Amino acid sequence: MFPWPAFGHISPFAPRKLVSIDSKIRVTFLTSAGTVPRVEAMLASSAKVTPLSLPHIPGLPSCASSTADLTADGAELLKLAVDATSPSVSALLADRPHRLRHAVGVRPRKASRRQGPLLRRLLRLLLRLHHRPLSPPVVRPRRTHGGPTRVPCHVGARHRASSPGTAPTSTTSAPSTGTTSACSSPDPPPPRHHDDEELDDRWATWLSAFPDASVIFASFGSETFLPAAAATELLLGLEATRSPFLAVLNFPKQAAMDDAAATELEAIIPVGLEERLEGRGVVHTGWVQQQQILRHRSVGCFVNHAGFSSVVEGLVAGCRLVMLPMKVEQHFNARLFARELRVGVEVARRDEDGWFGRQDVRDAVEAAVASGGGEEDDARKWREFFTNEDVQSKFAVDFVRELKEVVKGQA
Ligand SMILES: O=c1ccn([C@@H]2O[C@H](COP(=O)(O)OP(=O)(O)O[C@H]3O[C@H](CO)[C@@H](O)[C@H](O)[C@H]3O)[C@@H](O)[C@H]2O)c(=O)[nH]1
Repeated sequence: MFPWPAFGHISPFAPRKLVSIDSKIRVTFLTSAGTVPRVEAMLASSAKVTPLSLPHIPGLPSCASSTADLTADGAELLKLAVDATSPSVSALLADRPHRLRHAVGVRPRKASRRQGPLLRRLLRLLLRLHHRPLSPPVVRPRRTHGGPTRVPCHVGARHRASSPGTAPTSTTSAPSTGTTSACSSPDPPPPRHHDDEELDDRWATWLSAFPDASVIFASFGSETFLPAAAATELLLGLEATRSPFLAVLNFPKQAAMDDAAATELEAIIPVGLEERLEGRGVVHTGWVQQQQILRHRSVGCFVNHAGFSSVVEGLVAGCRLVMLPMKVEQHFNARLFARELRVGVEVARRDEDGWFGRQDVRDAVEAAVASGGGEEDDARKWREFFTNEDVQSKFAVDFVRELKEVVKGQA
């Protein structure tokens, strides 16, 4: 497995699911050297973590190992560095009997009769949004590591025929491009267990002071940073809802800028806001336990950037979703979940320049909180789909079987 070095991309990988299916499966997880301790902690021994040294790229800070360390421009340089690891990755793969690489792909025909219609609908919508044909049922990975093509799959395998242009020998219906993709599934948060990490006292105490489903939680993932003016409009919009809120706003971390976040936060908080809120709203910078917060009984609405994991986590936790996409496929995700699947509301933006104001944020939150009837039914249906253990384990079992077919085809 070789995900793009952004924690929002790394965290959905599910080696645990795979190794639990077949004890003979060994997962090697490639990641930039600087992320190894955090990745090892996340994977909890389900995979062997292999560090990759990022080659020097002019302009890329030497301490940068993931997008969390960088601005958007820096992340572009990180793509060059990840692409330049190609010789090291080739050397690692040369040691392996079979060449399997991570990619993303979809196999709509693999769904069971019961899950088929739902899954097919989701896949069709995603493919349509990406202007890709449904047949052959394969989405090819992008050449660079600029993030995966947006499909609802976080684990996959690509088989490359041994000589370029040779058709793969896999028994699966591979297209003439020489690429075979297998689909696992999204990796939604597991049901809550009694030994799950507890929410920090600080947030548990603050949240517990409010009635059920009354708090708005706003958070924008691991690598999406709102420009100052947008952050200010967001905060004023949240204030205008008159609901309690916890807003997490982060800033790109750069070498020698560690103290800057607090200063940046001060600059975007409108004058007088904190006094007006009197404790009803909190603005925080830094990592929080998103899943635990979403599951807290007092959190009812989740304003997010339409990062795929965030949307699924919010949906599974039963929160009303308000999406404020900022970049790349977040715009597709927001349209898919808000307009097509009707499980959330996207903040309206001005046509000419994409600007949104405080009233747009307020209106979207109010619309999401007020939604009910058919929209609530749709949300419930998708929640059931994402949390159905039979569906999830079938994805993983099928995925492993397809990997084996690819390997057999190569032998
Ligand atoms: O303070 C935080 C911030 C994030 N998270 C977790 O981090 C993950 C974030 O994932 P996601 O919502 O997918 O956001 P990003 O990390 O920002 O997502 C990147 O990766 C996604 C694909 O996984 C894309 O959809 C986005 O465009 C891209 O920015 C989720 O599991 C969150 O629970 C926390 O636990 N605490």
